[in-house]
Amino acid sequence: MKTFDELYAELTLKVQERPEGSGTVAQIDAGVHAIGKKVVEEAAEVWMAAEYESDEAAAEEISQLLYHVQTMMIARGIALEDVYRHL
Ligand SMILES: N=c1c2ncn([C@@H]3O[C@H](COP(=O)(O)OP(=O)(O)OP(=O)(O)O)[C@@H](O)[C@H]3O)c2ncn1[C@@H]1O[C@H](COP(=O)(O)O)[C@@H](O)[C@H]1O
Repeated sequence: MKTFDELYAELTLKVQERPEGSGTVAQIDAGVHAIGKKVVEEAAEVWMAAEYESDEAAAEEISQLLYHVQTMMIARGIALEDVYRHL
């Protein structure tokens, strides 16, 4: 189990170190346009799971959306504080 902040730190490190086989590195390399498509896709899956699936399935889709939002933040160089400032 990890928190939102812990995942962001993990992904930031991955992008710096670029380990072989990292899906995150591949996503960042694919760029903002490709990541944007994943964000929209996962948001739709969250919506469908929340309407028609179990709490567990919805929670899993939400975790995937949070992951892709974080890859977008890292691709754009947006820090957690840049987002939290608006909450
Ligand atoms: N939390 C996640 C995470 N959530 C979602 N995803 C990615 O998002 C995809 C969404 O899953 P779907 O079921 O919608 O799959 P899909 O549409 O068939 O997937 P694709 O064919 O598009 O990959 C997954 O296949 C993963 O590629 C994630 N990829 C990585 N992480 C975590 O990020 C960290 C770094 O991962 P790596 O960079 O891969 O080492 C690790 O802690 C991972 O657990």
